[in-house]
Amino acid sequence: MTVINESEAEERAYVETLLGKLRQAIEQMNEGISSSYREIIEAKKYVWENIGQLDPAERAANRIEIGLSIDAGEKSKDNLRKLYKLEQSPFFGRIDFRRDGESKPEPYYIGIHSFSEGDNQTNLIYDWRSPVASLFYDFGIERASFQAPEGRIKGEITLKRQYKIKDGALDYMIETSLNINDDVLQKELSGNTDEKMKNIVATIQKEQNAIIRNETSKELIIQGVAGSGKTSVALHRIAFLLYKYKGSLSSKNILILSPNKVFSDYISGVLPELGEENMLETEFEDLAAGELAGICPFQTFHQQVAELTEHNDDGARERIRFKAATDFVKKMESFIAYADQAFFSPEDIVVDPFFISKEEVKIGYESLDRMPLKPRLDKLAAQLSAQCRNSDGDKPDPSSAKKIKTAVKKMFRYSGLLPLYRELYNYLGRPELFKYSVPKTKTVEYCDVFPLVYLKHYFEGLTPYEFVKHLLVDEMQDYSLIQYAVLSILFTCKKTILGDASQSVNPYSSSSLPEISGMFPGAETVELNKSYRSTLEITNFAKKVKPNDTLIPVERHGEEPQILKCLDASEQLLRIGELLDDFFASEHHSMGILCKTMKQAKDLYDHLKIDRQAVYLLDFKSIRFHEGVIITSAHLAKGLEFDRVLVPFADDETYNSELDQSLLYIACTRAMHQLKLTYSGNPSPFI
Ligand SMILES: Nc1ncnc2c1ncn2[C@@H]1O[C@H](COP(=O)(O)OP(=O)(O)OP(=O)(O)O)[C@@H](O)[C@H]1O
Repeated sequence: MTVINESEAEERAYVETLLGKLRQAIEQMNEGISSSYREIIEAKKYVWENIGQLDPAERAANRIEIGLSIDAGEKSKDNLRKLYKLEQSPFFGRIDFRRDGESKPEPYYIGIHSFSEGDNQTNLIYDWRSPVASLFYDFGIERASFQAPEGRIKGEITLKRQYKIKDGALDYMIETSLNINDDVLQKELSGNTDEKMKNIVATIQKEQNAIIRNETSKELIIQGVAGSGKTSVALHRIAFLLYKYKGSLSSKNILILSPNKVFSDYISGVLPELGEENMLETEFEDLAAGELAGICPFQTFHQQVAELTEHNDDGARERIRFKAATDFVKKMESFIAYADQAFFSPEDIVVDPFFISKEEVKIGYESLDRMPLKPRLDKLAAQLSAQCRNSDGDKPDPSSAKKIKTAVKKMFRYSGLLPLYRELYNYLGRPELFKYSVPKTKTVEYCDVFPLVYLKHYFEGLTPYEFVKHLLVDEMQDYSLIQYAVLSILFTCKKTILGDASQSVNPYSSSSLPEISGMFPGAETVELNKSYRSTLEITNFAKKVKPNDTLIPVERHGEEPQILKCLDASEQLLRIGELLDDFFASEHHSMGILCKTMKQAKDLYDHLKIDRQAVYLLDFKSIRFHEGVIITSAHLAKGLEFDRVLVPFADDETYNSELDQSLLYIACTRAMHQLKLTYSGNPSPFI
């Protein structure tokens, strides 16, 4: 390529030239799509009209051909969408790179997708995920190198530019010697929220790029402070892996374990924006629901959190803590080893005329110790039947084999998972720690759900999700170690696990970074300490709510957070109403009114004199994220962000415990540009 484009005017002209080429490509592709659809219709018509004359082989061949044409059409439509996207903004970066041994640098324009022209497919725009594009994220004007399929390419970057092109017009251009110029990042960060999470391709930071392009870790654990881009980076990483392993990895092989449906909806725009399909998504407890179906209904995580935040139940806290403790997985393993011996009592089997000694039973049982118990007993019975003979040398008939099977099964003291699970607490000398009140609720507590699933792995076996080739776990701090133990059994694939120890909604069963790493020997751990979401003033305020020395705020200024004291509850309602009016009159797009509990959020929604069309109550049943005003709990707001955040009821009765401190911190760190808190009575000790 011989583009030079020294001046801004030349760059503007180059944008125009590129747009012309893009439009031409769009036109050609549209024509191609229309004509191939015409052909498909013709082919279908032909089959329909001649159905009687075509033999089965011809019909099958026609069907296959039509199917292939439809697939090709869909692919072209995908490419067309990418071209339309490029027409809006063809590129956002440029680097001129002189390879060692060459005399002149070559310019590379970087965009959200690649674009090439001519028969020899000259690359005019490079996809941000292409090997050469990593130069843009990793280096300034300096010696540089990148990993190409043919090996590491070394050289020198001689020019680096960043651009903002909106609706096909060059808005600004910045020449920089740095990695990603701060001015461009500042401009991006000071904008208002979109309805959903947006891509950050133009301003990915060097440390983020290292995570996105990491291909070596089997498990990559990302601990990142609030607003450090963990979720964004994880999604870009998926887009990168889909690009890199196009033939062998598709979005259907990727599963995200997300905290709730609203969060899934909130992040659902990023991958399509990057030209990829959305991945599969589920919640942790959906995994348990599949495994415990028909065994027992259970309390949900949200119900557990609601109970913890609304009632002061020391017993519940103790049960949760005990089952989330670091040594609990070990305790379960020791119980399983004990149960395997203590609850199996080998006996002589007499099914006339057959006899099997208890020694034979014991040897057979021990030799099958790699299998889950139930299939193991079935196999043991089948083996014993196959081996035994009567005095005539005959094998047992089906009826005798069935009796042998029944005899073997009875040798294990428990036939159901729940009674065996109850035994765990007798074994540990803490029977009071299993609360299962049949027939009152018939529901097990959430803290028992994953210990039960783990025990089921021993008792009946679990079925691994083999189609999943990459698992993404968000909000890692909210999962206990026993959940990770279950995860390791269900998913043997590569994993990206991310979260923030300071943002636990349930400190009694949260896990720290060292604990999680301990569950995955060989995992690589990275930390992101720079926070991009909030202004410096908001971040400093949040750091006072919950001190966090590792958090480095990005230098972006805004108004100081305000704590508004109200005389009583009714004045507080009035104040909140005024703040809402102020929001509606502003240029901001989103406002979160974040309460400690869902009950408070619901009551506030009911009592506020507001236009219900303009304000949404987000609860645990919600499946959509909405632009505008959202009233919800801190728990549900996790992972989301708003231009403005209002935290009502910031008094000492509402926020006083360790859990409350976490929730208040989460609520405050959702704010990008403005944060206000209201209270009546005494302020919370955390503000
Ligand atoms: N390199 C970047 N360029 C521009 N914006 C960025 C960058 N990194 C992060 N951001 C922005 O910072 C905000 C926070 O990102 P994200 O939600 O991914 O962070 P997080 O670490 O998952 O946050 P939290 O844990 O608080 O929910 C988003 O608005 C995101 O677009």
